[in-house]
Amino acid sequence: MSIPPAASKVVIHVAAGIVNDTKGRVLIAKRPEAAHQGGLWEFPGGKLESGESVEQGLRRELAEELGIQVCVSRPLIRLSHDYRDRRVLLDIHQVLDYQGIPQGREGQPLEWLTPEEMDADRFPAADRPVISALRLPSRYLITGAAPAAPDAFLMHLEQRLARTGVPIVQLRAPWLDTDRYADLARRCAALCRRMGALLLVNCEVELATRLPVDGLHLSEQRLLALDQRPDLGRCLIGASCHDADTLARAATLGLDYALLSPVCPTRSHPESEPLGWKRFAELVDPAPLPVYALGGVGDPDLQIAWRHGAQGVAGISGFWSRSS
Ligand SMILES: Nc1nc2c([nH]c(=O)n2[C@@H]2O[C@H](COP(=O)(O)OP(=O)(O)OP(=O)(O)O)[C@@H](O)[C@H]2O)c(=O)[nH]1
Repeated sequence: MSIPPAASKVVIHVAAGIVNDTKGRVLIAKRPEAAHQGGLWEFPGGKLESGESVEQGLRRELAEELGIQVCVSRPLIRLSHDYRDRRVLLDIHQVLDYQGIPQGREGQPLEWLTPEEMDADRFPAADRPVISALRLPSRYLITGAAPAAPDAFLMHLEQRLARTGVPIVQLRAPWLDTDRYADLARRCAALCRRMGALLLVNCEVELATRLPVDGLHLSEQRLLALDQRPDLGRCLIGASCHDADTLARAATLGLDYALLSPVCPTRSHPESEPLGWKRFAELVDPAPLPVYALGGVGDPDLQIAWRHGAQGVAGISGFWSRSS
């Protein structure tokens, strides 16, 4: 039987929910062997019925499958995936409040796992970016201009982490030469570990392999120079993107996230034309990876960012300056 080309396939619109327990673990369910992607584990949910909104479908599916009542949810990530035999559009929502105790009401086995425990090979292929989204926080700090002396820089970083509680930091210091950057990165890594935050470096891939850090952030230029995902073990890898082509490139390389900028006018890049939220959403919608909004945004923009498909907000001015 020949497989129809993707464009002619019906798109199956699915709502699925991220349900947490009090320890922050996520509920997953095993798909029946005979179903599409049978035997794999999924985030509970199912196909929308005609005329249903995503929220309505999510409430109905989680009541039917788990016996819980969803009270509050928010969008986490939206993905389109082509399985050759069908195309699915997954609207994954984070359930923020629910009533009841989840049970496998259709006889499906359930498990609670932390995002770090999830093995992407046990889930349908479309779910890979969902697992990345679960491992990443909503707020992302980028270091900015700071006192030149490393001690003062570290003290500032410690204060910002304590004040904002942001759990992920990108060390951006393009004005430092390689040796100075490497020294600072080692000291920042120790500080971040002590403060319970992840440290990503923004440097050449080769240098990142020699540093004790949690991930690598690629500039757009470094992203475009790569033809495959750098081999950095379990490290997170993300990239700066400014348009649809670079977002597609980041997704093709299997990166864990992208930063898309500038969304709003920003003091750090006054020459750049802002995208605005409408264009941001248009660019994020087809991108199959978590995308942070960057540029003139901070904590107060989190809700609007989620409504426009973002993983969350990233910023220099929003989190690094003393006023934030
Ligand atoms: N619920 C859910 N479906 C997923 C996930 N990932 C993924 O690719 N899918 C796909 O989305 C589609 C969901 O359809 P479904 O068969 O579960 O829908 P349903 O609960 O309404 O079932 P039904 O058709 O038996 O009534 C399937 O093609 C499934 O493979 C996921 O994490 N959760």
